[in-house]
Amino acid sequence: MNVPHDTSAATAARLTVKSAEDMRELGRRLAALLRPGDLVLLSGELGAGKTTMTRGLGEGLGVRGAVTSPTFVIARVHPPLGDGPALVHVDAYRLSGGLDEMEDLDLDVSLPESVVVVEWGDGKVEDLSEDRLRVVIERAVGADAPTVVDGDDADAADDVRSVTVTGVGERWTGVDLTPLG
Ligand SMILES: Nc1ncnc2c1ncn2[C@@H]1O[C@H](COP(=O)(O)OP(=O)(O)OP(=O)(O)O)[C@@H](O)[C@H]1O
Ligand SMILES: [Mg+2]
Repeated sequence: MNVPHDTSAATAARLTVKSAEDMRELGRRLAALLRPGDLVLLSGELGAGKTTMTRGLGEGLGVRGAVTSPTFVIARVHPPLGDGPALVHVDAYRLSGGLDEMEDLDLDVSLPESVVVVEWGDGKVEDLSEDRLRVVIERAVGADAPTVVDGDDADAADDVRSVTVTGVGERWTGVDLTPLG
């Protein structure tokens, strides 16, 4: 990518992800780009694959505990197994009050020393950090979807996701996102 003039320009990558396992692998690759204090916002409809990606991210970071949908808790802290950052996995679906409520959670962890991943965070937790990585997961439909030939391919087409990763803020300026592809 060559965008030398506008240093505030967001860096973006658009990827096609063909299976849940590939989504997990994308999460692992994403982990390699992350450092303490980073905020990742995941958006996409129910069942898009946000938690699946976070699972891979947890594997890539090397944190304790299985990443699951935080259904009964708003946030779950996964401590690091080694020297890396903790993973704080937030499900903001039921978080209505935005940032204040997030701070009220009183997580027993230092956010600047953690990687924070928020599902459904759009419009709620951007203020946590001016710098953020925005990941949008969409089911591939129309022109993006593979042509369906028979039953098996119909299932395969259902599994295809289109993922757009956008780095916002100074932290991500000039960061090469091509290792994700
Ligand atoms: N390409 C794909 N990427 C991710 N998940 C896929 C893909 N293809 C199929 N799946 C399946 O879709 C489901 C995604 O569920 P997941 O819990 O990750 O979604 P989510 O976006 O977190 O949903 P929710 O909004 O309920 O939190 C899983 O059952 C997964 O196996
Ligand atoms: Mg989820």
